[in-house]
Amino acid sequence: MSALEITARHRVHGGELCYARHDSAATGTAMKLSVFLPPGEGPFPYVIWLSGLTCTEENFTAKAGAYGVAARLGLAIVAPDTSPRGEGVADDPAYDLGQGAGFYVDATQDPWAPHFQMETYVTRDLIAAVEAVLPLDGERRGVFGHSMGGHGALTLALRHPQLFRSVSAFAPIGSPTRCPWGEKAFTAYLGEDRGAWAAHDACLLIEAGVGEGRFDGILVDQGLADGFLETQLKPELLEAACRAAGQRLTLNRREGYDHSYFFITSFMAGHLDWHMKRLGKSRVNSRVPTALF
Ligand SMILES: N[C@@H](CCC(=O)N[C@@H](CSC=O)C(=O)NCC(=O)O)C(=O)O
Repeated sequence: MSALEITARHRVHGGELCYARHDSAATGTAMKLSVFLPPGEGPFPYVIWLSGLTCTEENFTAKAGAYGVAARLGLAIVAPDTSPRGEGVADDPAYDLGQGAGFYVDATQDPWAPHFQMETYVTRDLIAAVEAVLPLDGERRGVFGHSMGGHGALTLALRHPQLFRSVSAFAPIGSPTRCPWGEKAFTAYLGEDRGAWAAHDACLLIEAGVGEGRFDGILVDQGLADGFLETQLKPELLEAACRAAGQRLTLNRREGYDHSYFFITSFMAGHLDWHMKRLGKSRVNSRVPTALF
């Protein structure tokens, strides 16, 4: 694994947005990511954002509109790419498999297994790389994401509760074993045996009591005009699993909102606030001029 190399820096809302790359031992490839650091000295509490299908590390930076609020809260945000990429890395012509669609699992099947190790990448290599060189507080780390990345946030938080103190999701694939996107990806990455899938399904993990009592609630926002709502996302399954297991869930159904980043940016402030409340005392950053908001 190589040290993080900052490839570009941009001043934004008084803080700094960095684009970066590093070599990951898990994926065996170079991986790209973005990091927002709020103004001040750090070490900062931070959240890892996991993007959805077709995304790179840039969708969040360009469309989420998160940095003004994050600067004010003193919260850093790390947003990695959604898969390994490049020549020699397996791919598929469909948008929902292969490069851009890593699903945050460690593939066991060929041709994916050599590079598609996104669970280990996020939970080991990404965290180690950013915390080695940036002023990020490893004791105050949360995770959130969108759609495929919402599935990633929920399952990685449930499977690695020692790593994450807070978790939230926008329009997550709550039960990938029961929707076409998940069934296709899990068949390819994990094989035909559905027994191996359950450990990567947030609903089934919650029903099995995994992560019980470890999180001060889960926050989910879901648009009701989302074209994927009934076929892929099925928040009612997550709601039922949480109810059955006694897991606290705040599920906000948002009338008229679709699956896009217009929906995400509309409710981003609430999610950042949710994380900040759980990651440490919200220190309103007086060095950020309020005129910026
Ligand atoms: N291209 C596909 C759908 C792709 C899509 O909607 N991707 C979403 C995430 S979906 C679940 O993981 C996304 O975030 N796209 C990037 C963006 O910037 O909007 C189709 O059109 O059907």
